[in-house]
Amino acid sequence: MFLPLSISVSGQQILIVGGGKVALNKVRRLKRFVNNFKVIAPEIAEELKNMEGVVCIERKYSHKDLSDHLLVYAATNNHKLNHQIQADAKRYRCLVNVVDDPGYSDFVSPAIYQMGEMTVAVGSNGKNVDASILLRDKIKAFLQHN
Ligand SMILES: C[C@@]1(CC(=O)O)C2=NC(=C\c3[nH]c(c(CCC(=O)O)c3CC(=O)O)Cc3[nH]c(c(CC(=O)O)c3CCC(=O)O)/C=C3\N/C(=C\2)[C@@H](CCC(=O)O)[C@]3(C)CC(=O)O)/[C@H]1CCC(=O)O
Ligand SMILES: NC(=O)c1ccc[n+]([C@@H]2O[C@H](COP(=O)([O-])OP(=O)(O)OC[C@H]3O[C@@H](n4cnc5c(N)ncnc54)[C@H](O)[C@@H]3O)[C@@H](O)[C@H]2O)c1
Repeated sequence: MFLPLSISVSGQQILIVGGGKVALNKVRRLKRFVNNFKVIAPEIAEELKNMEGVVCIERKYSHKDLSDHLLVYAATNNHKLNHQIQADAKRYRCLVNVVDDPGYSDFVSPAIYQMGEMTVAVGSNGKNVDASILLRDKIKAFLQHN
């Protein structure tokens, strides 16, 4: 089970291991709330390299990269490595989202609609992201027309 929480990210740097399509999409959405990221991967998407607030390091992951990060996204295309990152994170007291294995994640992200200080966040306990997006879009349309 996942507990819906709102976590303070003031002064935090978010670590993303992997710099491909999924990493880029995660950073784009997270940018609504945070503007301090470190991306580590041998190959990093050009768009990520050009983003303000994103420090890019072009090399393979090492467990030491986890140091001083509360939130980590294991977003490589290597399933085994993504699991290893989650296991390493126990020692460093980080929370990890494993992008290809919700059941192995410490946290998952809801589908969000923001209106100023108000946030609508829809989740499916990590089970059905399409249903979360659909319900978020319905709520958004309702709120925009009422
Ligand atoms: C809501 C949102 C928030 C966010 O990510 O910030 C989010 N996914 C978004 C987008 C998105 N997700 C996917 C595509 C590609 C679609 C395609 O290609 O067709 C896109 C589109 C895109 O990226 O643009 C596919 C996908 N997603 C997951 C898997 C793995 C799996 O289910 O096993 C696969 C299949 C991989 C595969 O099979 O290859 C897993 C997760 N995705 C979740 C959240 C968590 C569940 C939340 C819940 O409880 O419902 C969870 C469990 C973990 C997590 O990632 O936190 C964001 C909404 C954007 C918006 O706001 O509109
Ligand atoms: N959670 C989600 O929303 C979601 C959505 C779609 C796909 N996925 C899953 O996400 C995974 C990644 O997909 P993608 O499209 O971003 O892949 P991609 O091929 O575009 O990118 C993979 C990245 O992993 C990096 N990488 C590989 N080995 C590494 C290492 N040792 N250390 C650090 N980085 C390393 C590569 O350099 C590259 O930057 C896939 O397994 C896919 O199934 C998740």
